[in-house]
Amino acid sequence: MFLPRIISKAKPFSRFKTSLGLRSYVSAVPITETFNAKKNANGNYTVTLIPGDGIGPEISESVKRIYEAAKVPIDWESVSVTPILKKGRVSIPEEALNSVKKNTIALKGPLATPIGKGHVSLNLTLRRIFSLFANVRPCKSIVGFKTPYDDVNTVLIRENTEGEYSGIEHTVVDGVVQSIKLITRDASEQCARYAFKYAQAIGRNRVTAIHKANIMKLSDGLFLEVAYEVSKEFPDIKFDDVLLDRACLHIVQDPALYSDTVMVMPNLYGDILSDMCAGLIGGLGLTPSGNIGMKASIFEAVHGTAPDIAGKDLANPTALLLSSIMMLRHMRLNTYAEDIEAAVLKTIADGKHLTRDLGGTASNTEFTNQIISKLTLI
Ligand SMILES: NC(=O)C1=CN([C@@H]2O[C@H](COP(=O)(O)OP(=O)(O)OC[C@H]3O[C@@H](n4cnc5c(N)ncnc54)[C@H](O)[C@@H]3O)[C@@H](O)[C@H]2O)C=CC1
Ligand SMILES: O=C(O)CCC(=O)C(=O)O
Repeated sequence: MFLPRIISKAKPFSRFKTSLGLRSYVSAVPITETFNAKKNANGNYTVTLIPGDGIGPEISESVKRIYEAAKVPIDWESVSVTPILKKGRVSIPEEALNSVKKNTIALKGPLATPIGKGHVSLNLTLRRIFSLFANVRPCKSIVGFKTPYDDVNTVLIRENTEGEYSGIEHTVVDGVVQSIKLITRDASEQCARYAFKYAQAIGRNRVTAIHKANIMKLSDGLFLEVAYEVSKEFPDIKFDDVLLDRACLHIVQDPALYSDTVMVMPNLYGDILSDMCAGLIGGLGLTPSGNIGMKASIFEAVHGTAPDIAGKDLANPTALLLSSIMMLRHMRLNTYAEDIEAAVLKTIADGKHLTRDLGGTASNTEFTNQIISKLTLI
């Protein structure tokens, strides 16, 4: 049961064609029970915007400008998550939490976490507070943007509330620390079931669990066992499993091997593997994600606060913009999603106004202006 399976030949991914004739880049799809937002009195949706730290405010501003130009029926409710002390613990301001609770949809810039000291990650705190059980991370080569790989089309779903990121750590004795990887049947089951539903919704007929159950026999073993159980509910979808190290090797050797499946895995593996996939298509400036829950969903780029370029107008807003496009599809605002997606993909394919991470010299503002100039709904 734990042995890696032979990987079937990749099939092209063609189900989502936009009205503009381009293949949809981010195939975020609504899974009915996870979308709860209601329209406001203006007939728009109110969406919580967490601009975040570092490059967060700059890229959030780009998204806002593009949305205004595309006339997306969204009213932003901008909130700060500057950490506060609550009962002696660092936490997220009530106003921000109430906004996400009320609106049920949020777009979030990156939040900084001190390394090796200081407060807990507020990114993880948000995922836990709102039980955002699945983190969907698609990664697809952009037509016209040359990298050593031109056929990456991975979809990775990461368990998002526990695993290695449970935050249960302590010092046993001086010089010995313990960090607990918590895996529960409930969280594994919810994540696995979502992965199967997601595969169905995007027209892939394979789900692959990525794990290290040869070593972590109990924790990854439970994750894998539950995934196998859930797979029985989806007889039309093939299920296989691959060891994480083998999957990394396969993906860098031939990413097409994983273009017909939806990968599902414990938290840490998804964090690392999604950065690796991002590297294959041009970097972290390009990869989006959606944190999905039953009562709220929060969309955010895969990348962090990029302190090395913050405040310099150099950030690439594409990852956050594509995350927002996943959000639009989740909200069934597909026409707007298609228009904005086509504009950003064309801007990148044109290659004339690329940001520095993509090898160009354009600022975030110039890149954003180009996207706006390519919108068709204006
Ligand atoms: N979900 C979140 O909010 C995340 C937050 N973080 C936090 O961000 C902080 C910085 O983390 P790092 O390890 O430096 O990772 P990072 O993702 O912020 O940066 C890694 C490299 O990618 C570049 N980069 C990232 N996004 C870019 C963009 N949009 N345009 C152009 N270049 C971009 C950066 O300039 C840097 O060279 C840490 O405090 C970390 O904990 C990290 C990952 C996710
Ligand atoms: O919370 C953080 O600062 C980093 C989190 C992260 O890399 C992730 O889980 O996406």
